[in-house]
Amino acid sequence: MKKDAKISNAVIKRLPRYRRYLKELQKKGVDKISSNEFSSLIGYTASQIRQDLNNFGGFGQQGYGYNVEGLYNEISAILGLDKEYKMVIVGAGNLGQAIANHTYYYKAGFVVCGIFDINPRLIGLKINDIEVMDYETIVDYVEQNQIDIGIICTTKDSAQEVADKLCFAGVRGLWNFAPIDLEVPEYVAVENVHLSDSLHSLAYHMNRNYEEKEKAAEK
Ligand SMILES: NC(=O)c1ccc[n+]([C@@H]2O[C@H](COP(=O)([O-])OP(=O)(O)OC[C@H]3O[C@@H](n4cnc5c(N)ncnc54)[C@H](O)[C@@H]3O)[C@@H](O)[C@H]2O)c1
Repeated sequence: MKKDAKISNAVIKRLPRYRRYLKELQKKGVDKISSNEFSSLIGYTASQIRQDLNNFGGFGQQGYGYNVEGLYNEISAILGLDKEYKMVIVGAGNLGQAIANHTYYYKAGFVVCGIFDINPRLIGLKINDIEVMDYETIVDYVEQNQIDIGIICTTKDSAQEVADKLCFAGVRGLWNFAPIDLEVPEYVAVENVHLSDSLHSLAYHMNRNYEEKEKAAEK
């Protein structure tokens, strides 16, 4: 990777998709792929692919293309997916429980170590074999277990206070599902996941497609 290079968020957002397709190619036993072939598969232009990967030093060879396994490993390393991350879930309601039960993350190196809630009726319950602990104890737990990521699944009103506590206790990343923009120290990364935003852009694209179809029919 080029040293000190500031990579745009748009490029970073495309990397997991590259990685996913490379994994599929590996499963099919494909060793190498040209940027043109990769382009028709993934739907980005070949020049976009070259530009994106050049941010990290290229990895392609003129006349050969990309080594599928090599590129997969490089992208995994760039994304930091060659390590394991310890996570806690805060809020053991509908969403917190769904995330705790979704074991795909575990296989990918993201391990849920603890779940916390303030509701006495939930404390002590086991979700996917992980006991729900009292939120009062979260700072000690995060410090002692060197937790990397906090997953915020509480109500909107509690989310900032939960984020403050998690940052104080030493997490380096927050995966935030509450519909609020969090204020955090500069060294803490936040990824907001808002399913409704995604649904709203779906509505926009559906309506735009429909309008275009209507206009084409009028011609
Ligand atoms: N991002 C998305 O796409 C998406 C989708 C669904 C829900 N949500 C949001 O996720 C959050 C959780 O939704 P849900 O349906 O699971 O709600 P829920 O009411 O079922 O669960 C929230 C849980 O948080 C706990 N809680 C509240 N304050 C807390 C605190 N300070 N510390 C620890 N636990 C605390 C509650 O006791 C409750 O168990 C909400 O903010 C909701 O708006 C986001």
